[in-house]
Amino acid sequence: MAGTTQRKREVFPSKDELSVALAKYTANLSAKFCKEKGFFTVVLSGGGLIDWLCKLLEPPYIDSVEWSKWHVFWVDERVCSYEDPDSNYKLAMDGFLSKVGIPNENIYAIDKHYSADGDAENCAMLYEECLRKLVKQNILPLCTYGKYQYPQFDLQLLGMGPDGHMASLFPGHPQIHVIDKWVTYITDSPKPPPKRITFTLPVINSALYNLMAVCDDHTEQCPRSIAEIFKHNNLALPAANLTAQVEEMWYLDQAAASLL
Ligand SMILES: O=C1O[C@H](COP(=O)(O)O)[C@@H](O)[C@H](O)[C@H]1O
Repeated sequence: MAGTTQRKREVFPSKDELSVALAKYTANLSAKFCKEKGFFTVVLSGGGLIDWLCKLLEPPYIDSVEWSKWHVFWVDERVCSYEDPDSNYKLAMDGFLSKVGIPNENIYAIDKHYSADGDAENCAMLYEECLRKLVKQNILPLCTYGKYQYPQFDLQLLGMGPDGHMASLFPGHPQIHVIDKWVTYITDSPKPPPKRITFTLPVINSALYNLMAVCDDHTEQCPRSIAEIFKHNNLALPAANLTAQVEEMWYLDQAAASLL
């Protein structure tokens, strides 16, 4: 997969300092893209990330960010109802999106009915269709890789699981190799719940800016995965395959970076 950027990283003494930097990075890019083209396309993940975005809900950002110009997507989603505590949509709505003024029509969630029915294949198909419509409406430009074209987002805010997974691309599972689709699905995820949809790797890597935030909660595996990625570029870990079109930035807390 073509990569155009150098992997960059910053290590923060604590989650709190990482959150401050994450808010600043996101707000700066929001201001840049809103000024340049009138809107900002942002992709969220689930997990700890939503919690770490909390500083955006405080001054100065809560008042200065042009929330009405945001378009929000998910890099992966669990195939379950919107009310299920496993839902990445619910996590982001409850912890972040319901507290800022993003128009409902700019929040692009997984299909409500197929997800409640547990139909991962149709959820993936419909999410890809949604992205294709936004390409036609000039909200998402296309990025060409080899013989395929992929939608291009301004910023993706990503997280990594201790096993090195990103989005719902898991080590040893075939979804990481899918290049002829924008959104694919998994029905046997090693991390519950088993049914999920996920952007494919080339879509993830087509983004202009990719920020990967990793904080470790005293797992032994997370710092080992970070060391595998930064010291050995071990591509068996899906997160090691991350790149971006303008900037690939990793924000690590001290615990996650402890083996570097
Ligand atoms: O299952 C998922 O895991 C990853 C990492 O989450 P974390 O809890 O280790 O922070 C997350 O980025 C992804 O969106 C989510 O579906």
